Amino acid sequence: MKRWKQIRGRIRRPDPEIRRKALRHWNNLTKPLGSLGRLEETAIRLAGITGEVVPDLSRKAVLVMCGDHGVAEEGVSAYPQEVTGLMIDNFARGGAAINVLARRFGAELVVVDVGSKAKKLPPSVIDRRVRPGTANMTAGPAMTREEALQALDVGIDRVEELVRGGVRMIAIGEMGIGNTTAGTAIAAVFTGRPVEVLTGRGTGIDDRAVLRKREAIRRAIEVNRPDPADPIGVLAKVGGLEIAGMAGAVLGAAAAGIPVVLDGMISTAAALAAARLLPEASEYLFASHLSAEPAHRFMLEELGLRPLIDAEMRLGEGTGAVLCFPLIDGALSLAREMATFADLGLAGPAEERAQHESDS
Ligand SMILES: Cc1cc2ncn([C@H]3O[C@H](COP(=O)(O)O)[C@@H](O)[C@H]3O)c2cc1C
Ligand SMILES: O=C(O)c1cccnc1
Repeated sequence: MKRWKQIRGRIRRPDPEIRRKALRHWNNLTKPLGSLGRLEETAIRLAGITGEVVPDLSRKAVLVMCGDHGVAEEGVSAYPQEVTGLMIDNFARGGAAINVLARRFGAELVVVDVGSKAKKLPPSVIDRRVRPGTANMTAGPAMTREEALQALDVGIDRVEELVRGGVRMIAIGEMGIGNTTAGTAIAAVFTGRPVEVLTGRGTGIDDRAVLRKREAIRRAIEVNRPDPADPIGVLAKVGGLEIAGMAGAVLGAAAAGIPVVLDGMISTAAALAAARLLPEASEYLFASHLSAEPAHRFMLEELGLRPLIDAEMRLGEGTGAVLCFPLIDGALSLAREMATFADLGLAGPAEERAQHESDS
């Protein structure tokens, strides 16, 4: 049986009773009701997922999936395709943005090559190359269905391994020149929004390149006719190897019962494909930041997610996700360490309301 189908029956629903307990706990802390905004919502959702009112999520990892894109030959990126391989070396040397943030915020960094064209990989990078880059999706499918399934398995395997090693929360990120074109095509298929509205500047392309990029996305959709009801078909036709790998990571995390923090537009495209495949997985998703890529907000809306920050970032690699780790840690520390109204000898809002309800 296909790995993702085996996962289907294993995804637990978050525990509504623990969520209620967590909400009651937050309402009793010494602050105005709801005043910590989305930090409260995040912590309460994490309680439901982990089954603990205040979980310990100190063991974290960021999974960076890499792959090359045949569509890069359409002139849709501001950088040449070789940059994917150069950045893989950079990850191994510790000099990329994600290395810095992972070190700073205590996340284990795992780099997996799902299909770059790099000639030689550094030993610290996990080699799970399904094929050396996708085919140009404007002329036919980016990859076969079988290859998309293999890439999905790469993500599932990797998360299983991390969870076995004690990791309790993951972030997902990517590296692959041309992948904002693939991500935007996925967004167009799943949201039904026009390509003009969704297409952004990726690494920083000029107006003429934006026109080429829109045209490439339109052609890819016209030639391949991806069916939104068939998410694996969508990943194969207009996706990417690292995107399918991230979709697999989402499924693996949901199966293992651990939260997944999304990064920007590309990782959210992967998560949307995963959620269309197994809707139960969406309960495990957390948005970190709002990317400058226009397609991002529409996909977050589809997933019913609201990001913690809007810093106009457009980098990828998992940087926005890891940047939100300290916010999540902060929320959990508040839940763990703040005094309650009862500690001060006062009836808190929760008690007052309970009192009110029993009076009426
Ligand atoms: C040096 C460099 C480092 C990066 N790190 C992430 N990206 C990001 O940019 C790429 C997507 O943009 P586009 O679709 O325009 O090619 C992806 O590799 C993404 O992770 C990078 C891009 C570059 C150039
Ligand atoms: O939002 C993203 O994921 C993104 C945007 C630009 C470049 N790379 C990634």
